[in-house]
Amino acid sequence: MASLRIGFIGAGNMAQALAKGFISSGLAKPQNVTASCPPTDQHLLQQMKLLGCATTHDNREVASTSDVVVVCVKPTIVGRVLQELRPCVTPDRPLVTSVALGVTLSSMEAALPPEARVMRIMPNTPALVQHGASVFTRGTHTTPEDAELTQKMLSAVGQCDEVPETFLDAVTGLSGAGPAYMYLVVEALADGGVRMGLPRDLAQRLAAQTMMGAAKMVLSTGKHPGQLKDEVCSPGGCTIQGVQVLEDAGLRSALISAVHTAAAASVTMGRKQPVPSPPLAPPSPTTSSPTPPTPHRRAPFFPPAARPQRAPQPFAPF
Ligand SMILES: NC(=O)C1=CN([C@@H]2O[C@H](COP(=O)(O)OP(=O)(O)OC[C@H]3O[C@@H](n4cnc5c(N)ncnc54)[C@H](O)[C@@H]3O)[C@@H](O)[C@H]2O)C=CC1
Ligand SMILES: O=C(O)[C@@H]1CCC=N1
Repeated sequence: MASLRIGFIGAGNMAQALAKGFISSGLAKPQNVTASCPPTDQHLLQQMKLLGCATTHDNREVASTSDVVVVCVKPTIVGRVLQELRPCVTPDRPLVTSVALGVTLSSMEAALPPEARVMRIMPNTPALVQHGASVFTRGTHTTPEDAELTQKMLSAVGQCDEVPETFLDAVTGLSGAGPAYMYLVVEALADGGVRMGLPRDLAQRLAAQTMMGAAKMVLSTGKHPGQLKDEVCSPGGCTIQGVQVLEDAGLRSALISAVHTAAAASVTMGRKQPVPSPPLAPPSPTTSSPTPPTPHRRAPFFPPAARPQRAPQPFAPF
């Protein structure tokens, strides 16, 4: 497995988290990892170089030298990047995976040659410390070996589940975005400790370890979180008073709404594909009147037949 050649298109936060996680878990050797991004983001490639990875500004070079490509660019440019990779992708190799929120398998497959092997992944940044939470969905032409490989790669950096594609937006709103919600909680708990006179460093470590310990209790004991909460709330004690404050503030409802809103955003953001500019329409030969130039009209990036079949807004707006 360490001989696996992994290529990252994009070298930002998610690419770096996965690259560091893959290397530190032993899944990949640094010299077998390549990353590309535009020259304007050279500083990101420097980070990849520090890991020992090869770097380039040529996305096609990444595709040509990798067994698995991980597309780690913003959803709006995935289509353009896949068009660029198209000449380097065959049914044999590479396996093309994308972590982009909301970008469907059907749109990826439509941008690549027929029978290209495609996977859609939703990881999260704690993959960097091998505590990621990832899911993946296989495309039409993937093999059982591709699914096994994807499972192995993502399991090397945390937990991984294969899910139907219809789950992907919800997963994005929950575990894709979730670390940010948890950092808010850790920061605020630490603020509470500081408010009560604790040194910042101690307060932050107590808050983070408490979050990690509580998460491990849920995963290891298999108990319902409500039961675990009850075990902390001594009758008439202080915890239930703190819990009441959080209930009054609507903590649960706020978290449910956060997942809902982020999942809905994943649907809309991922389906918005930018479009290449077609050439301006030639002037009509029948007229010489000084009419204004034809507006610069944009054509859909994907052919209509390749558009996702699903309604773009399965989530009720607030
Ligand atoms: N940041 C996160 O926690 C997560 C991000 N994702 C997904 O990962 C993708 C990337 O997100 P981030 O890493 O946060 O963004 P980022 O802004 O940190 O990185 C984007 C990268 O794309 C590169 N890029 C831009 N145009 C390019 C091109 N034409 N060719 C090659 N590279 C190009 C940029 O130079 C940069 O390295 C997004 O689609 C996002 O939905 C998914 C799960 C979690
Ligand atoms: O905020 C974002 O768009 C990305 C996707 C999930 C986490 N970060």
